[in-house]
Amino acid sequence: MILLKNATVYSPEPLGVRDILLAVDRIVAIEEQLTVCLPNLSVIDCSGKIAVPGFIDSHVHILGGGGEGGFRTRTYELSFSDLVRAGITTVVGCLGTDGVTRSLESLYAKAKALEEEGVSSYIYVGSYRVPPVTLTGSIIKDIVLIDKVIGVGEVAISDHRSSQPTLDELKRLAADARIGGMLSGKAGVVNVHVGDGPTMLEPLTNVVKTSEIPITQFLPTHINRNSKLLHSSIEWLSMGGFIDLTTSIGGLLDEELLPWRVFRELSNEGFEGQITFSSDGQGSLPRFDEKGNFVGLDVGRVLSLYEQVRMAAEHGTPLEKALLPITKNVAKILKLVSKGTLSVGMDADIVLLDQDLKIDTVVAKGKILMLNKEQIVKGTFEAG
Ligand SMILES: CC(C)C[C@H](NC(=O)C[C@H](N)C(=O)O)C(=O)O
Ligand SMILES: [Zn+2]
Ligand SMILES: [Zn+2]
Repeated sequence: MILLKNATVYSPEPLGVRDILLAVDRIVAIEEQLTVCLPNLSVIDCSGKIAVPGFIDSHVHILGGGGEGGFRTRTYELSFSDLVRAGITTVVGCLGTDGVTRSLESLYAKAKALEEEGVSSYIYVGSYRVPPVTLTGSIIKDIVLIDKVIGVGEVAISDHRSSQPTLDELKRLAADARIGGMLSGKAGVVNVHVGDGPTMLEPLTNVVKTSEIPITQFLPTHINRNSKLLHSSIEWLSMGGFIDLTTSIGGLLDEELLPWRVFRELSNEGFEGQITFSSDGQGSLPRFDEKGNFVGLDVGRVLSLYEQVRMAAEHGTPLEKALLPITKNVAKILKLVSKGTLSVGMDADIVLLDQDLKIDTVVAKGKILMLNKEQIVKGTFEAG
């Protein structure tokens, strides 16, 4: 058991200074003062530190991605230590452009590996293309029968690299994901890659407008990739939809598209509950010229996820709001009911921040992975 003493808790709501008791992989108590006399209890003094929910990254190419520039541009897979350093205690893995040399079987195995190393992991079946690749031959069966599968993605629309999916194909895919989720008590969420193409979110709004499928079945991502798309997403938000902002493109963007800034603007319009961030970690960030020729690529970094939250807080967004896109909001849209907030009965996924809001300690499933900035649980092949 672990007793975190005197932590300043943001659940994300601010609770003040609290003691938090963890038993096995759950939070069992959060009180002003806890005295526990039990054998093998480890007590951590968290005075001056801020306890927040472990971070959830809803879109990571855990197996690697890329390939848009040929074989040598296939990116590397994710290392467990990168997740620990990023404070990410829950990760959702996906395939992207390349659904040929990357398989769902390997994606599943990598998710299992990350779970064994110490974090919670899930996957989407599918890749950019429609009809999506699956494990069992059926989206519904994949979601119902395979615990780690929480939905389908990243399904590409409005992109020269997409399969140019029709309205009916998108409807059927979303309907299958929805039913699979319903039958298994999971989200059945469709994580949609929105490209730079002129149709933007229209393919999705058309599905919502011409079917009974609720708008919250979808989590469209990369919405901050260009300002036209960002501005068009106001309609989607006004319809009650969620949008996901990619944090890895921080370096490639002009200021107004940085997730921390977009979140602040949209919060001022009352949408702070409908915004999530994801890193696109280990995904390729390819660049094409106006004729669609590949001209180079960068690789996404999971470290960028919390960086954008910290920037939001540094620029005046209250911490209890700045945390929403990588905790409570993303747990809500992904229906990860035991994650995203610090309260009794929830999973023991906790990050401690120091006074500069830097990541100091990481606890995942009740196990300390990093303590006082020292990683104590290493990845399988990392120096002991
Ligand atoms: C948001 C932009 C900058 C990056 C974005 N990345 C992916 O979609 C993942 C990538 N294609 C892969 O399969 O690894 C993109 O390519 O448009
Ligand atoms: Zn994408
Ligand atoms: Zn991606």
